[in-house]
Formats: sequence, structure tokens, C-alpha cells
Amino acid sequence: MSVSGTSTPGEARLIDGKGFANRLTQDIAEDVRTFYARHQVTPGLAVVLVGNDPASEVYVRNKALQTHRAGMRSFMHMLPETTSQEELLALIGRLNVDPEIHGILVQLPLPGGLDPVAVTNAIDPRKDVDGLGVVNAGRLALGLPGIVPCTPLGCLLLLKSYVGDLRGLNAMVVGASNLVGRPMAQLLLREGCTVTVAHIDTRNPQALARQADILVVATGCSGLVTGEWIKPGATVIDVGISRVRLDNGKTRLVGDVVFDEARRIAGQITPVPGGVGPMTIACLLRNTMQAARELVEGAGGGV
Ligand SMILES: Nc1nc(=O)c2c([nH]1)NC[C@@H]1CN(c3ccc(C(=O)N[C@@H](CCC(=O)O)C(=O)O)cc3)C=[N+]21
Ligand SMILES: [Mg+2]
Repeated sequence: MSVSGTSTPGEARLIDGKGFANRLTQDIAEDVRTFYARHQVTPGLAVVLVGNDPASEVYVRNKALQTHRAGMRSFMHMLPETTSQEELLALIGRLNVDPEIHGILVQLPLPGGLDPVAVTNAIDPRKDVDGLGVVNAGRLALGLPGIVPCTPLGCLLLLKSYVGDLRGLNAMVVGASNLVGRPMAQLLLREGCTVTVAHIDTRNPQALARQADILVVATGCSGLVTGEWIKPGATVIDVGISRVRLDNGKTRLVGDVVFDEARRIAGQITPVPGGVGPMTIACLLRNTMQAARELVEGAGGGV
């Protein structure tokens, strides 16, 4: 591996997000025990799910499972599709003042009729473990400490571990969502990358991507990024996760990157599943631990 973040083409090294996330969760479990010994407080995470989208139910259950593995408390709030904005805001108001809750996550997307901006910003910024409210998003944009969104944070931890120093590298983020693309670009900028963000109106994103030492793809369009997008030896982080139906009727999870093409050209690449997804959940636990510390100890923190 050279300092430019590229390596000889051939077969890309697999980035083991699942293994990294497991180690991170064990480290957090240790922090939880130390924190309990010091304060007799167990960090608590509240997850709010409105409606019954089957994919969201899987994620939310997985989050609860991992929360328990880290020794934290998990509080699930499954609300019916018919929940009103007032009812949801009232619940967040109660969670904001509940001393047993240190982190609050409202699963997105919300059913139509509920305003995700109003709901996200009703969360106390100290408990906003998704980092999606204006206070934490603004802190990230200004380079100040705060809570960083879980998926971009997970991608950054993988990049720092597998690439090392990111300074001076060309990074491209494909997708400009508030949940992933924008905060990802901010984090890479903070690490000293030269950052390009491609979005729906970008002309010839493939030509821009071919310059990128680091390519982070977060569009939700399965198969968007083919081998021709990839600079030989680049590090590719695939955030996309789509369920596709195969000819035999079974379903399979795929990313936004055509994996079999990309792995022949990239230097290293995340698989789907087993890449970014498990890191998202581990970083949610990390953010909850950080929020509990700041709420209980009043320490100024950050990543
Ligand atoms: N407020 C909010 N915050 C989120 O962080 C958030 C959200 N809303 N809405 C939905 C997306 C999606 N998301 C995933 C988390 C874990 C996996 C995950 O663990 N994936 C496994 C596979 C899981 C499976 O088998 O289905 C993997 O990639 O290996 C995937 C996706 C968090 N999201
Ligand atoms: Mg994810």
C-alpha cells in the first residue's frame, strides 16, 4: 500500500466492516462497564419507528440486538402508521427529559404527512445520536466537535484504518443526501481530502470518479457504479443496500457498485452485506456512549 491510497490492480482487498464493527462493539461494551462503575448509569438508546416497513423493522431489531451486546439499554417505540406529528413530537419531548435515555433515533424515512425536519430538530442536540439536526450538522460544517452521523462516521473509521492518512487524496462522494453524502463530504474535507460531490445533476460523474483515490457511493441505485468508474487501485466504499429478486425467486442484498467488476480494478472495497451496514450500527452505539458521557460528565467531546 502506497501513501497515495492506491495499490497494484488485480483482486481488491476486502474491507471487513462486519469484523471491524464487532471489535468496535466489544470496545464500547468495555467503555459501558467502566462508565457504570464510575457513575452507576447505563447508557440508554431510544429508537422510534413509525409505521410497519418490513426493511425498517429488520434494521430496528438489529439495532436493539447490538445495543444489548454493548451492554446498553434499548427502548423501542413502535408507533402505528396513523401517528400524528403532535403525538410524535410529544414522545420526543418525553424522551428528551427522560434521564434514562441518552440517545434518540427516529428511523427514516417517516410515513408521508410527518415532517422529518421538524421531528429531527425536536430531538435535544445532546441526544441526537444520528447527528442529523441543525446543531450537529452545523458543528460538523464548521469543524467543531459534535455528534457525527453514524453511516459517514463508520465509513471514515474504515478509511482511516484501511488507507491511513487521508491528507491530499482525491475523494469523491456520489450522492448528496443529508443522511450520508453531505456529512461524508464534510468529514473527508476535515481529513484533508480534495472532495468532489456528485449528485443527480452532475455531468459525466464517471470521468470525475476515475480521478478519485477514495470513492464513497451512497445513492441507493443498485448497479450504478461499474468498473469504468473506478481508478485502478482506489479504495471503494459502497454505502448502498438494495434487495433484489433473483431468477429463482430468492432475494439478495446488493450495493450501488457492480461488485464483481469493481473488485478487479479497485485496491480495496467494502462488500454488501458485511461492509458499511454493521459499521452504521456500531457507530450508533459509539455515539450513544459519547452522548451519555457528555450528559453525565458534561465533558466537551467529539470524534
Ligand atoms: N434515522 C436513521 N438513521 C439510520 O442510520 C438509518 C435510518 N434512519 N434509516 C434506514 C437506514 C439504513 N440503515 C442501516 C443500518 C444497518 C444495516 C445493516 O446492518 N446491514 C447489514 C445487512 C442487514 C440485512 O441482512 O438486511 C449489512 O450491510 O451487512 C443496513 C442499513 C440505517 N439507516
Ligand atoms: Mg448503511
